[in-house]
Amino acid sequence: MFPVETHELTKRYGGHLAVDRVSLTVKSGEIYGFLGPNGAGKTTTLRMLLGLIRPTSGTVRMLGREPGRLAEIGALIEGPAFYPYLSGRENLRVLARYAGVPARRVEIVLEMVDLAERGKDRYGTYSLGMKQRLGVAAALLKDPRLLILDEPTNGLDPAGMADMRALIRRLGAAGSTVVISSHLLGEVQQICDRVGVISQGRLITESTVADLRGGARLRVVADPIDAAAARARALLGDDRVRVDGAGLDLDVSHDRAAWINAEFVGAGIAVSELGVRERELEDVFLEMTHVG
Ligand SMILES: Nc1ncnc2c1ncn2[C@@H]1O[C@H](COP(=O)(O)OP(=O)(O)OP(=O)(O)O)[C@@H](O)[C@H]1O
Repeated sequence: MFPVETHELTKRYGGHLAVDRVSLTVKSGEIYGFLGPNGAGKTTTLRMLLGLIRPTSGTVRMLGREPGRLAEIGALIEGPAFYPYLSGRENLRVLARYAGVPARRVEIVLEMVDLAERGKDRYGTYSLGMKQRLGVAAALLKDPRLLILDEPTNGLDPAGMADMRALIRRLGAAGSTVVISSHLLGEVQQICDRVGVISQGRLITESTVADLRGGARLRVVADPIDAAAARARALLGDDRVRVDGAGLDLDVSHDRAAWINAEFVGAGIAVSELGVRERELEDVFLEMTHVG
């Protein structure tokens, strides 16, 4: 059983298809990034996962069950409503009481989100990053196995983002399954095990960050470049060699670098640079979500 499983999940608003036959799977214990540009359908999908809106068609299984108000699932979606004149701690206590959670759990979650020191301060005085972390604390009150966070870093400054990233990593390390949505690739690249990429309502791909990048490639700067390209094509095949300026991009594992070097030198080609070149997720993402 997977913590999250959807099959052909679809949501239509009038004539507009906001989510189009999305089938995704989140595995136990992973941090899953749900990635896509604004308006791609992330929030709509997450709302269906949580049972906040009904799918037009398709199915959702959350921890093996129908979506709904499950105690094992914590969520931060569209900013929680806190009272500005109450402290962070008092706000959590109100929520804890409603949820039937003992007050001592409030102290634990404040600690988890690094707000224990500021728990006595009014919510209204919190920075956006602190507000978001308090939102995560609220989602953690029931000690959920699965946490769903909609754009948890949205609007945060770099320090606030780093704090949120650290928090999500800690949650992942503690064994929680976490789904975060984001339109920021850098964020997802740094903390997620796997990603699902959504564009215009459709899930374009689902894979590990490493696979999405297509693995590392070798970058070789050699002279003469034409001879180097010909040699590389003979060794690797045409489709694994690309000439880029004074260098070659070779679609070959980096542990073959010494072999390539020896082959080039043997053929009288001077190699002045040999290194690993990683494709940035950003490039991959732009390629995939490019509309045209
Ligand atoms: N209640 C609604 N009624 C009509 N259209 C809606 C409704 N909610 C969302 N949409 C539309 O569905 C599409 C997907 O919206 P959604 O909010 O899920 O995207 P998103 O990926 O979460 O983007 P963002 O990051 O901007 O929130 C958008 O075109 C949006 O305008």
